[in-house]
Amino acid sequence: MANMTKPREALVFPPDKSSSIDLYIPPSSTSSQSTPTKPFVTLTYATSLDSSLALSPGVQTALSGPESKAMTHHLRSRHDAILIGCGTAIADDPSLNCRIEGVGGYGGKGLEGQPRPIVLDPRGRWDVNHESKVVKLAAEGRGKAPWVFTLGEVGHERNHILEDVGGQFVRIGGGDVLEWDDILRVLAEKGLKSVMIEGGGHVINSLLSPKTAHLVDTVIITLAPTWLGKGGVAVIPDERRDEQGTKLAVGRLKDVKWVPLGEDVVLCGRM
Ligand SMILES: NC(=O)C1=CN([C@@H]2O[C@H](COP(=O)(O)OP(=O)(O)OC[C@H]3O[C@@H](n4cnc5c(N)ncnc54)[C@H](OP(=O)(O)O)[C@@H]3O)[C@@H](O)[C@H]2O)C=CC1
Ligand SMILES: Nc1nc(O)c(N)c(N[C@@H]2O[C@H](COP(=O)(O)O)[C@@H](O)[C@H]2O)n1
Repeated sequence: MANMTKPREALVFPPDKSSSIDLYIPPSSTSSQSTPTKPFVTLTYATSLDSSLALSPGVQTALSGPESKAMTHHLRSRHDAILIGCGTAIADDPSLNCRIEGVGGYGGKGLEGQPRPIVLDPRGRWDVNHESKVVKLAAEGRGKAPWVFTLGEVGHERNHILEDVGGQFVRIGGGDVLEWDDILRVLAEKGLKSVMIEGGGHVINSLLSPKTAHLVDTVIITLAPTWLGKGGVAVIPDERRDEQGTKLAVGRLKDVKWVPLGEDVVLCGRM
C-alpha cells in the first residue's frame, strides 16, 4: 500500500481558504459549464507587482509563497488539464502534477485528481526525454503523462518516450500556428471538460489578445509582493482599438474577489 502513506512533499490547502476560490472554478471534472467545442478555461499564473512571470526569459522564478503554491495545486486537482507553452517546458522542466494530499500518487487512489499536462510545442522544440520530470512522474504513477500539441511530425524516439508512459503527440491545425479555437476544440473532443492555462508569457499574451480573450472563463492570479525589474517575462497583451482607432482596455474582470494568502494576494474574477 505504498501510495496510502503521505509523501513528504504533499501539500494541504485548507477548506476555509478554498471556499472563496472554489466559486470561480468548475465544481468537479463533470462540469456542465464546458461545451462540446470548448472546455471551461481558467487562466492562472503568479505575477510580480510589475507584471512579470519570471526574472528573464528562460529563468524559473519562485513568486508564490507556500500558501498560494498550495492554492495552485488545489486548482490543479480541480481541472482535467493543465496547459503550458514549450518555452515554459524548456525553461522549467516542470512537474505539472498535483501534489495535494489525498490525490492519486499522494495518498489517493490511482491518478484520481491528477490533471492531464498539455504542452503547446508547434515545432518540436521541447526535448522531452526519459529525464523530463513530467515523464518520470508519469512512470512513477504520480502524475498523468503529457500530451504535446504540435503542427508537424516528431521523431519516432520522442513518440516512444511519451507513449511508453501513456502520453502522446497530437498533431492539430493546418497552418503555421496553433490556434486557440483548435486547441480548445481538441481538448473538448478528447473529453477534457476543464483546463487551467498556466503560462508562460507568450501563451498568456496570445490568449489575452482581443480576438481570443473571450475564450477565458475565469482568471485566478497570484500577486506576489515583489518587483522583478525590466527584462522580465511580462504579461502585456496586445492593445485593442475601436473602429475609429481609439484605444480601449483589452478587458476588465467582473465579480472580482481578492483573497489574501500568506504574503501574497490572489485575484479571482470572471471574463
Ligand atoms: N509565474 C508563473 O506563474 C509562470 C511563469 N512562467 C515562466 O514563463 C517563462 C516562459 O515563458 P515564455 O518564454 O513566454 O514561453 P511560453 O511558455 O509562453 O511558450 C511560448 C511558446 O509556445 C508556443 N506556442 C504554441 N502555441 C502558442 C500560442 N497559441 N500562443 C503562444 N505561444 C504558443 C510557441 O512556440 P514556437 O516559438 O516554437 O512557435 C511559443 O514560442 C519561463 O521563465 C517560466 O518560468 C511560466 C508559467 C507560469
Ligand atoms: N503558481 C506559480 N507560482 C510560481 O511562483 C511559479 N513560478 C509558477 N510557475 C508555474 O508552475 C510550473 C512549475 O510547476 P511544478 O512545481 O514543476 O509542477 C511552472 O512550469 C509554471 O507553469 N506557478
